Amino acid sequence: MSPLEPFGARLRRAMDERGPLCVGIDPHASLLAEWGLNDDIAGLERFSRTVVEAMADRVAVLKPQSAFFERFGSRGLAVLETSVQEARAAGALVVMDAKRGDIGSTMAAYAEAFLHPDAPLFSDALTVSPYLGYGSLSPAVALARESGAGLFVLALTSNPEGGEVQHAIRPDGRTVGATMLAHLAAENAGEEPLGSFGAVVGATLGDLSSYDLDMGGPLLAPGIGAQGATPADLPRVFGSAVRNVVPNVSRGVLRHGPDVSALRGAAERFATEIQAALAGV
Ligand SMILES: O=C(O)c1cc(=O)[nH]c(=O)n1[C@@H]1O[C@H](COP(=O)(O)O)[C@@H](O)[C@H]1O
Repeated sequence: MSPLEPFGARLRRAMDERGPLCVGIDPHASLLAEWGLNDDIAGLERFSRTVVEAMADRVAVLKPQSAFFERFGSRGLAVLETSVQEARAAGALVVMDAKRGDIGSTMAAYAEAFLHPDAPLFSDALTVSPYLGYGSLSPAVALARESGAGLFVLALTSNPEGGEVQHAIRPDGRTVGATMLAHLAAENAGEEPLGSFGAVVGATLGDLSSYDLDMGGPLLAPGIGAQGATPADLPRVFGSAVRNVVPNVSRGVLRHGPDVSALRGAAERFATEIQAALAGV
């Protein structure tokens, strides 16, 4: 395997060159309908192709949500493969949002599916769930290191239900979410300019000053737009870690399609607001 430059370094450069915005590729059935497309494989293909065409040459990161493709079975996965490959060829980094989490050899197989350079769905990074225990992710950590890919570990998710697990206090007094961030800080130790092992931390969560978000890696921040957070919330939520934040917007951009220039306009408005919010930090 000839490894890529580590994901963290590639991401930092892309954020510097293109700004930090991550646009989601989330082909909800309702969005397909709003775009005048059928809820079928042709509609899925047109939707994804349009988002890639509109965004991949300008945003730092595209994040396809695997579930919306898996819904269509093997033909949906074929569309996902093409979307990932075309987005990467056009210069975007692809974070595969599949939220995988398993144990041992099964986790290793999930890692092979998304993080091995020869895999049809190879992506620059993968979202993973650590709730079978952080150590269960070690096959994915190892393969990501080998291939130059990255991970985004669900630490403090944007949904209100996440708190019952992630804010739970462990016997050592730390919350479960803080424990995940500490594991990631250890993975990223010494990595410059940015580690490859990121956390998912919702932009919807309000004041997170009790958490140490400076863990040396990127922070994927979903929740802007449809879930109610705004770019102006970012400095308050993330404090000094805000320069490592990759803010994700999915429906907030996608609802402007199918017109390519309208999609680009919406993404530019978010990018400008993000830039303004970060300017004073
Ligand atoms: O891992 C994710 O991307 C994710 C984590 C999280 O805590 N919350 C969250 O909304 N997401 C994803 O981020 C996207 C948010 O979409 P919008 O709410 O439409 O902007 C969806 O693809 C979600 O699955």
